[in-house]
This record gives sequence, structure tokens and C-alpha cells, in this order.
Amino acid sequence: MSDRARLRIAFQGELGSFSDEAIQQLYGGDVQRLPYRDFADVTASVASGVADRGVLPIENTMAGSIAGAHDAISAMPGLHVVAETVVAVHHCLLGPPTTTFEQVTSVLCHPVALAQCQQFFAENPQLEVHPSYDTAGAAMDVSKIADPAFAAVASRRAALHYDLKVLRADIEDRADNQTRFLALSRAPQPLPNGTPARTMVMVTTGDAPGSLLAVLTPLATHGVSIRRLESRPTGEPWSYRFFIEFDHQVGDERAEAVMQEIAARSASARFFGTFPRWGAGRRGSIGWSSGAISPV
Ligand SMILES: O=C(O)C(=O)C[C@]1(C(=O)O)C=C[C@@H](O)C=C1
Repeated sequence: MSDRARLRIAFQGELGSFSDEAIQQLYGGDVQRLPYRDFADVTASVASGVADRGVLPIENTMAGSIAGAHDAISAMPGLHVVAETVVAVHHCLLGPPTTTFEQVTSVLCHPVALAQCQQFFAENPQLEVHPSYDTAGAAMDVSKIADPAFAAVASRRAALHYDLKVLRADIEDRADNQTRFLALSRAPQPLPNGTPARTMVMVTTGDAPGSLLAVLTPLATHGVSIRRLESRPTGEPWSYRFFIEFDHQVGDERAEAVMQEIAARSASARFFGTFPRWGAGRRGSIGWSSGAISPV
């Protein structure tokens, strides 16, 4: 397919990152991938029409919410969440092809990856960690530096992409480590009634006792499951935005009522959209793996 016809997908990081893996899961290989350094570049790329979609990590089962992704999404008007996927995150220590583990003294590591590999670094205090903006970016840099003292924390996929050797595999603290990604678009995604879905809304509330409870109450009264509640500072001292996600079926009248009531009870409400729920039933499975790794 020509580049003109292919979906252009913006993501933060480099080819071979976990975000790249999320794109593969959501859209397959026949897309144009546009790597950016920052989350805000990704949202700007989608908003301006340079990219058709943007894929951002939103939360990790061990490290928690990805603050920068929430902030980038909330800062850019006019974006809609149209899909989600969950990637199994297995980290490796990667070095140049002739390196041995004993030679490594410096490790380039994304801070979120570091939070997922604390035990490995506690057991290997000889390794000095240097922050990197991306796991695949760390692998790319280690490949360029080509010094046996330097290694990166990244995926097997990144090892293949940057021609690095796996010095230690699966160094994450938990084998079921997973990151959830959202796909953003300029237009909402119409979905057939009955689709198992999730809706994300961002609200601010009044400064009165019970105002957050008032916003959440419609979920309880209509029997709709809240799946996630996250707060982020607005920037104005001690005031917050709340991200609420809830599961329902598309067209369910109870969910429609919840959305109307949340909008009516909050100081401001921005609905990011309703999107197909990732692998309904698979969430939480222990030790699952993304399967065969193919070169990117
Ligand atoms: O660095 C990458 O590979 C990314 O896709 C980013 C990111 C993140 O920001 O959480 C995504 C998944 C992993 O949890 C580690 C890092």
C-alpha cells in the first residue's frame, strides 16, 4: 500500500519501543509509524492532522498511571480516545553483540521501566542507571555508543531492531507486568450497539464537601462499574482534574444516563469518548505473553 493510503500513527519513543508494540497490536504492520520525543508532540501531531492516530501509554500494572500522558491528553482539545490495548512488558538488559554481563557498568533506562525492575537493580548495585526517554531509544543509543560498559533496558524486539545481545532476560519484578495504551483520533469512533466498551471522562468539581461524591454517585445509582479514578493537578495550586473510566455496553441506557448526570454534576466535564474494551475477559490473566517476537 502507498504511504499516502496508510494510516499514520504518532507515538512517543523509537521503533522497537513498547508503544511501537502497542501500534502493532492495534493496527498491524501496514501503517506509517511517526516517532516523537514527547507525549505532547504526539497529541499535537494528531490534532494538526500530521498523524491520523496517536498511541500513548496510560497506565502500568506496577508503576501506575503515566502522568505525562494524562497531561498531554488533557492539554490538547479536540482529541478522542478510539481504542485501547494492553501490552505484556518484558524487559531485558541489552548490550553490544560481544559484551558480557560482567563488563556492564552503566545502564540507560526509562524511568517507568526502572520502576518495574527494582529487584534486578537492587541485586546488581554495580550498575549505574542513566535515565532515558524511551526503552528503544536507550537501545538505539547503546547500539551507537558500542561500548561493552553500556547496556540498555528494553524489549527483545528492540534487541532485534538495534542488533543488540540479550544479557539478561525478563528482569521485570513481575512476569505479568502490563501497560495499557490508548489510541487517540480527531474524530470519535462510532460503535455498534452492544459492543463491550469503556468510556473515559475528565471532570473538575466544585470546592465543596461531597462534590466528587456527587459526580460519582450516578455510576452507583445506575449500576455501572467504575474501573479507574485518577487525579492530576490542574496547575492551579491544590486543584485537581479527575479522570474517570467506566465499563458498559454501547447503547446501554444506564451509561447514557450516567454521562448526562456526570456532566450536570461536575464543574466541567470533557468526554474523551467510548472505545471498544480491550480483550474483554482477558484482563488480569497472570503470566500471559505476547507470543512470538518478529523483527520490526
Ligand atoms: O519506552 C517505551 O518503550 C515506551 O513505550 C514507554 C513506556 C512507558 O512510558 O510506560 C511504555 C511501556 C513500559 O511500561 C515502559 C515504558
